[in-house]
Amino acid sequence: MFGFKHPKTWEVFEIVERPGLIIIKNPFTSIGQRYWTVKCLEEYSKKPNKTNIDTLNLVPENKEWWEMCQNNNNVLLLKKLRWVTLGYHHNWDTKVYNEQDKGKFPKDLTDMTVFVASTLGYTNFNPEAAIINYYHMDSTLSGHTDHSEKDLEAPLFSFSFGQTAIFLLGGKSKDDKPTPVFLRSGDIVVMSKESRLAYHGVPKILQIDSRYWDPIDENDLCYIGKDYRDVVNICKDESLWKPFGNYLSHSRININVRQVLSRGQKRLNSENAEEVT
Ligand SMILES: O=C(O)CCC(=O)C(=O)O
Ligand SMILES: [Fe+2]
Repeated sequence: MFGFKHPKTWEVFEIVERPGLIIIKNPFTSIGQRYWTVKCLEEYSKKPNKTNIDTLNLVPENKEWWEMCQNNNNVLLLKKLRWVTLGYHHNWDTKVYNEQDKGKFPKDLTDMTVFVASTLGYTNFNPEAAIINYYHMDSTLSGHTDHSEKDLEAPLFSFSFGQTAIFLLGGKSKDDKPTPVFLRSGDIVVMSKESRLAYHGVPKILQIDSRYWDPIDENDLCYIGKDYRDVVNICKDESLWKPFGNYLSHSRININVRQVLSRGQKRLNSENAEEVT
């Protein structure tokens, strides 16, 4: 699969005191890390995907956020983007998904998540919603549970790039003492079983010296499928990659992928998000 080291070499851990919390230590190649970074910054941030800056009127109708930041070296605008939603849009107020509030789910992100899921034995996982979180060095994410999805048996997959996060995962109650885990660039978290509905959050981002997305290994550039080529051409050209690398050196990107519908379910009922099978 494009962007990954061979699954035989993956280091997969389950945290003993938090059953169902699975960590895969950076299974990505450098080019893979660069690819997802470019996609999150340049492409997934585009209209009609939803972002937190949509209502701020900072980006004119005929412009895009990343392009505007690059053209004027606009650091203030760069720091404004905090999240993008894809597929079934996460409703931050009601926390209820709605059949009428849904965009296209990117094929490459589907293929990548399905590959990771099936490698771990989850052969029926369907990516249907994603939140991309953009963190700066002073950003935090407060403790919460992700319980809006219909199929809570399906795990949640979370991919991290850039600076390191301290990730806390507790239990079903806010009173349970959470377990801290470092999430470094390329690490994948799978929240399954008892940990699927556990409280979790990100209290701190840590500055790191390592650049996990460097250097590019020429061997990883053979046999790139045509869907990936355009973005890979950006990733392998150091001058085109530079603004993306600069972003990663003082930010963290997290892609949080969920299955919304139960197995066999085709869509949500529009009024109350009750299931229609
Ligand atoms: O940034 C992270 O690692 C976690 C993000 C998260 O929990 C969420 O988007 O629901
Ligand atoms: Fe979450």
